[in-house]
Amino acid sequence: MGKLVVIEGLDGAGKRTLANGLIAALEADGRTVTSHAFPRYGISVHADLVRDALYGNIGDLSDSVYGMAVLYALDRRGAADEIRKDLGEHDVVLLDRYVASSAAYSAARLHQDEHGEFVRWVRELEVERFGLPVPDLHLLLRVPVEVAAERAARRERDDASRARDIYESDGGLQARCGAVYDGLANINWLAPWQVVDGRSKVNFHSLLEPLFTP
Ligand SMILES: Nc1ncnc2c1ncn2[C@@H]1O[C@H](COP(=O)(O)OP(=O)(O)OP(=O)(O)O)[C@@H](O)[C@H]1O
Ligand SMILES: Cc1cn([C@H]2C[C@H](O)[C@@H](COP(=O)(O)O)O2)c(=O)[nH]c1=O
Repeated sequence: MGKLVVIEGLDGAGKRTLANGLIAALEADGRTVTSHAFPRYGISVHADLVRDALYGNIGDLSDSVYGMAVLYALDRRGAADEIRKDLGEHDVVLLDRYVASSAAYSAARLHQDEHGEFVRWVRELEVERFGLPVPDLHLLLRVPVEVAAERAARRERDDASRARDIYESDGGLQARCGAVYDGLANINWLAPWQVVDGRSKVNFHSLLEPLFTP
């Protein structure tokens, strides 16, 4: 059975870059790996509705924290069978964002913390009710909010199709979200968390080795 590894962090933290580095290192070490990024834009109708809402194209939908969280959750529910199949066929299934993204962003939007009502609710919905696979490890790619914002802005300049959405444009939300992520990591919410300093050089080869050491 493969290991389910989730990368979490703020918008622009460098999650996709970390995922690419980890995939290359795992493959160089002879391990098989497959990956998914949530929301699954272009694959899931729920993810595409999320994107429309994040750019203000579905009226007041984005105002509803729970409404948005249900869309993110339905996207993941639609991927659950594929993730289970992938875990049977690969050493590592790497996810760029998962249930903890909903926990962190939605709790931050509601000015709650890792012990709040929303974090309890999203676990009940996605893990207990929908039966989503539980991660073996979360990697929290931690960077200061200003660094994440600068990277997101640079990416927006480099790629016109990556204009910042309403969450990415809200500095207060990103700051609160970073605090909720720290809290989730502190209590090892749902599964173990490992914090990765996104400003330092990452040793991709050693990061996941503990998962394979008996
Ligand atoms: N360690 C790093 N040092 C400097 N720049 C970086 C680093 N990691 C990523 N970047 C740059 O920051 C920008 C954002 O990176 P990336 O797309 O990997 O972030 P992300 O966390 O996946 O973003 P999002 O969640 O918003 O999609 C890119 O321009 C990328 O090249
Ligand atoms: C999966 C997921 C994401 N979010 C938030 C995080 C981002 O601000 C946006 C879009 O994600 P992307 O990585 O920038 O494409 O949505 C969330 O609140 N809940 C989730 O489950």
